[in-house]
Amino acid sequence: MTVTSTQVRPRDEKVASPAVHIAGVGKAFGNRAGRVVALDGISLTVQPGEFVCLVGASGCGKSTLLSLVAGLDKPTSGTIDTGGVAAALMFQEPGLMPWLTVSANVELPMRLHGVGRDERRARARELLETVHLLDFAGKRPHELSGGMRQRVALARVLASNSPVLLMDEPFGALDAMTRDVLHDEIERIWSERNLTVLFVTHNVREAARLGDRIVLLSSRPGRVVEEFAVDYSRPRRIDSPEVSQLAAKVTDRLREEVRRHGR
Ligand SMILES: Nc1ncnc2c1ncn2[C@@H]1O[C@H](COP(=O)(O)OP(=O)(O)OP(=O)(O)O)[C@@H](O)[C@H]1O
Repeated sequence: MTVTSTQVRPRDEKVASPAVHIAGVGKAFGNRAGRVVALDGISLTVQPGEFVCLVGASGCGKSTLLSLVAGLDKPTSGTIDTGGVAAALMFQEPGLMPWLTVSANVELPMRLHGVGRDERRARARELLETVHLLDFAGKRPHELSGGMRQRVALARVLASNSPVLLMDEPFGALDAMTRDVLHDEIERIWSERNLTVLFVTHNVREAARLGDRIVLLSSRPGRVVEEFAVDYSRPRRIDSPEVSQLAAKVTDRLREEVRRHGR
């Protein structure tokens, strides 16, 4: 892969151990009377510093997989190894506390972990600067746009300092232009902070714009049906011919999968 941006570090460094190793993972909900098999035999390795996008039909188990990697739930079978690292999780809804200022929202996880006030404040300032919201530190969430609220949520998730970021359709509720700007932002932050990202999206173009690799899951129960290497250079544009071509290829494969399962 050729890297043309000076902002983005080379992605071809060889690394020893994976950041996330998912081996033969299955997940079923309910009991015998009403059992839903959400995932079946998922194996996936994400290398440190890799940006992997997960796409698949609605209900195929993408969110379930992220919650298992985050340790919020346990797999029914198989193993998930994050090398002892607690992965940070970000959702489509920013989930900010409306009564707290932007800065206090970012400080919240640090407060819960007993970080002292001065350190919290300093760290929140640095993180708000990272997401270009320092001037809004004293505002309340309702005074911000949807895109700004998601930036606050991003700053808050970065406050955990985890090198592994799990993102569940983080930009799904935003308009196309705001999403486009946030694609640049997340790419910059990922690169600067050397993060490993597992990113769930319904938007195949978004996956082709952001990912080093796209992993396509089958309809329920979710299984890995195909992986697509994204081998064109960064920075990228969502409307570039390369992104469009790969998105079309992934969409065709996804359609085939949905048609085969009738959902
Ligand atoms: N706690 C639960 N109890 C029972 N069934 C569940 C539970 N969580 C998820 N499921 C079921 O597991 C399947 C996978 O759900 P999941 O939310 O992971 O899919 P998804 O791919 O993220 O969906 P979407 O793309 O629509 O967000 C669905 O059929 C869902 O109804």
